[in-house]
Amino acid sequence: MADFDGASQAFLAWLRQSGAEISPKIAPQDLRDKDAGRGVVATQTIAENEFLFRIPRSTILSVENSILSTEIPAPTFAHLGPWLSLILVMLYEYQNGNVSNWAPYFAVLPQSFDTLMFWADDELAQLEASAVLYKIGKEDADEMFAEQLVPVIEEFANIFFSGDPRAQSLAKEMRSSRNLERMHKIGSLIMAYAFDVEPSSPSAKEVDDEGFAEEEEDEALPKAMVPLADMLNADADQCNARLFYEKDYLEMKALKPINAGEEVFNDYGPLPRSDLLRRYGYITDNYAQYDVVEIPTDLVAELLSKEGVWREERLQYLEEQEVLDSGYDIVASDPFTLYESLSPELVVLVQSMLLSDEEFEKLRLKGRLPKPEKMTGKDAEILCTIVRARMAQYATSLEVDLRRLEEVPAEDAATPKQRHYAMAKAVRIGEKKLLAQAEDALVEKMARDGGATTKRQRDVDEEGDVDMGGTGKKHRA
Ligand SMILES: C[S@@+](CC[C@H](N)C(=O)[O-])C[C@H]1O[C@@H](n2cnc3c(N)ncnc32)[C@H](O)[C@@H]1O
Repeated sequence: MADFDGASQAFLAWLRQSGAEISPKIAPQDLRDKDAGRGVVATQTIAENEFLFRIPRSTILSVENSILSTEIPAPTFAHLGPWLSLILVMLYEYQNGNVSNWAPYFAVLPQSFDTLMFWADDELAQLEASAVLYKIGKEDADEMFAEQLVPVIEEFANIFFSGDPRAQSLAKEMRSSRNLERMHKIGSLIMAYAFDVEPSSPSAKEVDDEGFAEEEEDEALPKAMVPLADMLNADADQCNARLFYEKDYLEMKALKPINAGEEVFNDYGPLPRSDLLRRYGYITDNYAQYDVVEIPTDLVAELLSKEGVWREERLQYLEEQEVLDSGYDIVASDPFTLYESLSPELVVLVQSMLLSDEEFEKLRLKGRLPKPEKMTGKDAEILCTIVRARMAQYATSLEVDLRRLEEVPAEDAATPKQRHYAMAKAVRIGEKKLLAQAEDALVEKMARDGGATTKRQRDVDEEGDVDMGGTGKKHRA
């Protein structure tokens, strides 16, 4: 406890010494009893738009501010890209220990992580059929470290390990599993903590003759670690502060009044709980509103083939029309409606496969697609089969999961493993609930529109589009 608070105080002293201004109305707080590490709380009432702190641009931990950027050529960093470049710089600064300008900052950054990258196999298995398992990317990261990052360290070993006569052999050791683990930790730190930092002024971007910034510049903003700004936790719609990018400093301001004792929250984005777990290693119920379950296209193809309605020859057109994807989402909506929640592309894919050759050809010639809001009972029936098959991919049913709710919830879990199990269970329940809601809505739609057995008369409307009935409700997006 003393060490934890001591590190927080030393960090704040270092930050002030580096030129940061920090409002006396906020303070770091030990939130480990809530499994939330450090957070920032208001110690006095804060008004809307009030400044919370200003961090000079020179204090942020970025490629630009690291001495490495003066020694390693810019094209090397450009080749590595923002993420690997920052990993390289952080590895360098971290191994410099107390000599690094950012040593007191490293002392308040975590050493261990709850993100999926670091979960044991039995813990990951608790996520059952969640698509997030395919997004962890450990092997891809390993490959990038081995093939892109380590060769740069080897090439510039004398700079990276400057002054150390063992520089060459130390560079070779970067391929050891211990060092790869360190790279994963830094990579995970960047994923959960780094900001995409807007440049100090428009002129810092590459501008063309007419003064417009290049588009690519906007896309790949450099990543940087912003001390204190990254001490803010987040909780879906509780966000009450935001970072503003000024010329010489980055300023955190209150977006709304914050009462004394309340936590200051940033916004990590509208992430489904699965992604929150993958990137940040925690979840709260407030993020359930962003939950998503993904239906892989392979499953759709398999089921439609079984039904005898998968038409390979239609795929090229659907690809051109940007309907084809590797998977389709069912997202949360409240109250749940098919038109808010079901991926319109999935509906269009199924509709397109169910059209007769003449109907499909008519649309193709006009460069059109079926309208998802005109889903028929038969379309709903096929979609329902897909949703049920997706549900069957989970090892346990929603009912079984809900019956076992007496198990320890994440916030009461005594060990990290129990917490991981509880969080995984909440994620898979969220995904299964979406599937169950989609199934109910599709069954209802089938009952209304004739479903399996009734062959609907398909008309062609005045624009020549195929009219497939339906509710005419406005579709999302
Ligand atoms: C940008 S950091 C925030 C500072 C962090 N709490 C710390 O101690 O360094 C993001 C990490 O904070 C934790 N976190 C953020 N918001 C949280 C919340 N509402 N509940 C629990 N943990 C949270 C997660 O571990 C996440 O990966």
